[in-house]
Amino acid sequence: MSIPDLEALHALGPAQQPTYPDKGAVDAAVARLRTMPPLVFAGECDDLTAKIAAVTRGEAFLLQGGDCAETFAGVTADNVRNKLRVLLQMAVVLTYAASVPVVKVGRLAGQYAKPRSSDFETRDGVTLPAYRGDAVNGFDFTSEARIPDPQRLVDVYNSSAATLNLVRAFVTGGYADLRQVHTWNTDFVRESPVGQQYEAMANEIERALTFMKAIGADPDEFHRVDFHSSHEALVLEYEHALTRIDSRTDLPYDVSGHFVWIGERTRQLDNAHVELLSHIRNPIGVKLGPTTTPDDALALAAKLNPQNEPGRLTFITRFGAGRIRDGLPNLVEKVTAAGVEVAWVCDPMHGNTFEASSGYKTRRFDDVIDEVQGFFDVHRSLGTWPGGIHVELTGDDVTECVGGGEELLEVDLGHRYESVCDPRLNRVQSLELAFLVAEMLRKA
Ligand SMILES: O=C[C@H](O)[C@H](O)COP(=O)(O)O
Ligand SMILES: C=C(OP(=O)(O)O)C(=O)O
Ligand SMILES: [Mn+2]
Repeated sequence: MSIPDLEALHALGPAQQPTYPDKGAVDAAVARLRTMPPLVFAGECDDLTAKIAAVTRGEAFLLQGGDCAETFAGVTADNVRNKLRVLLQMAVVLTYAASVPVVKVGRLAGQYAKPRSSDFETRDGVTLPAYRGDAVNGFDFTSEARIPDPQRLVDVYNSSAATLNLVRAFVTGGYADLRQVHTWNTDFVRESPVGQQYEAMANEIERALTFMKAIGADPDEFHRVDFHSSHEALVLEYEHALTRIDSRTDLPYDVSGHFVWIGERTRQLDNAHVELLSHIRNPIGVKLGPTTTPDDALALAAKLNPQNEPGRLTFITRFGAGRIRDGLPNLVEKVTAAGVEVAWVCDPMHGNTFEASSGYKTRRFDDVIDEVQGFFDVHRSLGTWPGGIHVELTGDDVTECVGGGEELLEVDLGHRYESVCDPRLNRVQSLELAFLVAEMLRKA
């Protein structure tokens, strides 16, 4: 299998691409990226495919989470550690409380490019190009900052490399050791009811580990975890420059991340994103919104996974709490009836965004839970496996989504709203979600 030309992809008229003012600068950035070493190895991508195949078979659960949009300024040790920590805590809750293996995938080390509903943003009568993520332009509301700069693609590479380096050190160097289950529950979260619920569970895990050690299990078994990176494959220059032929298999892999997905706004069947991802061998996802027909989903599966290999393709549904119970059954039923091998994952964020009266984009914690519950209900009624959740979250104590045990209100949003795109669950809300999903999984 070959890699399609970048020019040929652009000729398809891809949606949501930056309009760069300087073609020479784009060529220089792409040429630089083509010389850079891979961020991930093809064999690691294959390992993740095998894990997602277990999700497809109903034997494992996918936890995929992280920022809506990473930022270059956010590449700090604290920020990366906090995100990893909340994901590890969520994974341990899901694994222990539901007795199911959890496949851990971060929305990190590459999640820098954003599709937007509008090409422009207006503030106080001034209209400028929309912010499209640090991969493309700057968040500052000035005309200079909003000009797309291809040098940023090289910065994406470097920031992703730094993030991944730290994540790899954390997950192999002892931080993710299951015996650290208490240590992850530090500071403010310990004081919250969900922190105490976690603490009680951590005590049980500790006892179980002591028991296993006593009967001769090797403690090094608990030392490291598998953790994978993922992002939306959006800017074609970047993803194309990092698509390489694997020397083992002679097949193309996008080595910018282990798992890449196609967004709701770029999943047109005959367009560039589907074309490029149809050629790579990574495990991939496609976001499916409420307008997706069964024929759309079947055509995407035929194009993206013609051999119908389990683990290759994940459908990430994002219908909204109000639409999932009516909309999802027909899709799952027809795709299942056609014998398509796919992991079904629920993104309970993107169908539930609204603007608060203060102007902040937000989501209600209850809507998030309601959509996940609807997802479980639909799959239970059809006898299919609710394979995972895909969430926007952060390890910090932000105030971006309303509700949850802390009962955050719309008036609280301004207190600590740090997302440069969509509102994320904070650490307490993320842990609460994990306990509620564990309960749903137990019943499933
Ligand atoms: O993260 C997803 C999209 O980029 C985001 O939801 C679009 O937001 P917008 O409607 O503010 O452009
Ligand atoms: C852009 C995103 O989602 P969607 O494509 O589902 O709107 C996202 O995951 O941030
Ligand atoms: Mn988002």
